[in-house]
Amino acid sequence: MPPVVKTFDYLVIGGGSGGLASARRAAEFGVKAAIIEESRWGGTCVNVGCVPKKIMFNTAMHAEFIHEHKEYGFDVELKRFDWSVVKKSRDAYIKRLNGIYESNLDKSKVERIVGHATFTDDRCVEVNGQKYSAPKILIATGGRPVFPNIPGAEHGISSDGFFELEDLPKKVVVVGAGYIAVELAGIFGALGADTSILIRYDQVLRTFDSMISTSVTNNLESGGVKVKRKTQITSVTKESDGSLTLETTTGQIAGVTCLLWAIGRVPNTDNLGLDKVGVELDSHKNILVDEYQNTRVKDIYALGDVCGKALLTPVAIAAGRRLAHRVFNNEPDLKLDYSNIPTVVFSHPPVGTIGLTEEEAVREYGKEKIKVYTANFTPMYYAVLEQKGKCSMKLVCAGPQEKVVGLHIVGQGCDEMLQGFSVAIKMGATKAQFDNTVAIHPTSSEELVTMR
Ligand SMILES: Cc1cc2nc3c(=O)[nH]c(=O)nc-3n(C[C@H](O)[C@H](O)[C@H](O)COP(=O)(O)OP(=O)(O)OC[C@H]3O[C@@H](n4cnc5c(N)ncnc54)[C@H](O)[C@@H]3O)c2cc1C
Ligand SMILES: NC(=O)C1=CN([C@@H]2O[C@H](COP(=O)(O)OP(=O)(O)OC[C@H]3O[C@@H](n4cnc5c(N)ncnc54)[C@H](OP(=O)(O)O)[C@@H]3O)[C@@H](O)[C@H]2O)C=CC1
Ligand SMILES: N[C@@H](CCC(=O)N[C@@H](CSSC[C@H](NC(=O)CC[C@H](N)C(=O)O)C(=O)NCC(=O)O)C(=O)NCC(=O)O)C(=O)O
Repeated sequence: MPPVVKTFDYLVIGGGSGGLASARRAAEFGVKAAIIEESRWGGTCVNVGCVPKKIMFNTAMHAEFIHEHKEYGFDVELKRFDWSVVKKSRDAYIKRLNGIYESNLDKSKVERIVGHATFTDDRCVEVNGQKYSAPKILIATGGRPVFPNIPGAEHGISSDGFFELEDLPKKVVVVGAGYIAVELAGIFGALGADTSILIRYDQVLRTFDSMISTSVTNNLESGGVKVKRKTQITSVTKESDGSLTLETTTGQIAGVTCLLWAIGRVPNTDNLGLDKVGVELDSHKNILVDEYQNTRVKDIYALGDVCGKALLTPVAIAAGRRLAHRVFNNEPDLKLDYSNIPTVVFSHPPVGTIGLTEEEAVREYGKEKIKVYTANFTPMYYAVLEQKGKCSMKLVCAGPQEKVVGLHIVGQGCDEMLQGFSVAIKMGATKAQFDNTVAIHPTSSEELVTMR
């Protein structure tokens, strides 16, 4: 007979980026921790997010490079692309990662509990009829994709479905204007699918600096993706041949073989019994937390996507580790600073961004206190190519010291360029300090320290 209630020091709900990182760090401090997961270990990032997405981004990069091999003197021709080859090895890699996460938990002596967790009236957590309790509980249940409420929406897939596709679809429509829509439309387009992206306004990534939204929208178009502006789908019909017909506010689109919704995500806060313990939600059902990841209930914490702020793996990991230090290692002031979080969109070419957009900086400091530096150039990679790619960069500086409060870059290699610059920005670097750094030539990143 199992005990009526099994007790731990720390109970974590959700075996994704934030939950895993927090449970394992807590265990390092000698805490008896357990983690509950209802699906695959690793959560969104490992199974249906960053990791398989990056593999598909890399796949698309190969397609792009192959087109350019000839002008670099290689006698190479793209004969055929077989999606199933990379799908198979990608799935195998992720399965391996699932196993690595299991064994990492075992090595850290974090107990693994498999099943759906719900709170009970007596502040326990129930999984498959067994009750667990702990003085400290973390909710890190992440989120899931949204489907719109229109007739036939169920004939489309979400990013989760993208990772189940067995073949490259012939005619794709991606709906949305955020990270996922831009990244997946770019991958489909680069791999040769007839791809359209349907957006509600004029540009994608509207909340980014205007230089970024303009460049990425243009790059999608020059990469062969059709950008259908001010367009919304009103209904979807599945035809007898399996194809989809979309009625939209700007006309009909027929013969679609893959419709992908990428219109945002919602937190996993339903079916958790949060009302039984009094954990409060905001109007979007995100868990309300303070800057220390405390919910409104003492000793119940929440972090990562379920809180709806900066939905990024390193954010969930960093918040989870800091929480473990604060609660279990007597570091009472430790918390994640949510300002100046660097982020990359794996578009083609990629975007890197940190800090304030020019528009935000003007609002915050006033136009007269802002100085903006820009560069727009053709990276040397394209020197011998007929079709030239561009790289655009912007530094947003504030005050008499010209503190760099925003850095926005889009172009080949910008994904790998951002991390180092984000250290400087986090340290409060000024434009003069950027300029005082000797450039590395010939690289795209040298432009960031030679701007005038
Ligand atoms: C397509 C895509 C691409 C992305 N690419 C990037 C990227 O390149 N870089 C980046 O930084 N971020 C990226 N993200 C975002 C990143 O994946 C998330 O921010 C991150 O996974 C959030 O971690 P988390 O711990 O909050 O939640 P999750 O990783 O979602 O983990 C939550 C876990 O909780 C489990 N769970 C939920 N409810 C229960 C319950 N009641 N009982 C038991 N278990 C439960 C879920 O099964 C899940 O495994 C991407 C996301 C998507 C969808
Ligand atoms: N590289 C990375 O780090 C990645 C990170 N992520 C994370 O996951 C989060 C979720 O990604 P994603 O799902 O793309 O969500 P986002 O919130 O980034 O973007 C969704 C966009 O879709 C548009 N939209 C919303 N509703 C509708 C609708 N009904 N019809 C058409 N368009 C609509 C909106 O743009 P508009 O208002 O302009 O119409 C909205 O900004 C991201 O915010 C990011 O934090 C995801 C992928 C990659
Ligand atoms: N930055 C490297 C990543 C290398 C890496 O971390 N690979 C992982 C897969 S991404 S696994 C997805 C994600 N990892 C990360 O975000 C990397 C974490 C960074 N190194 C850190 O310590 O913060 C995550 O959700 N982490 C939660 C956690 O670890 O607690 C791996 O192979 N792991 C096997 C192993 O370690 O043996 C790259 O992009 O190549």
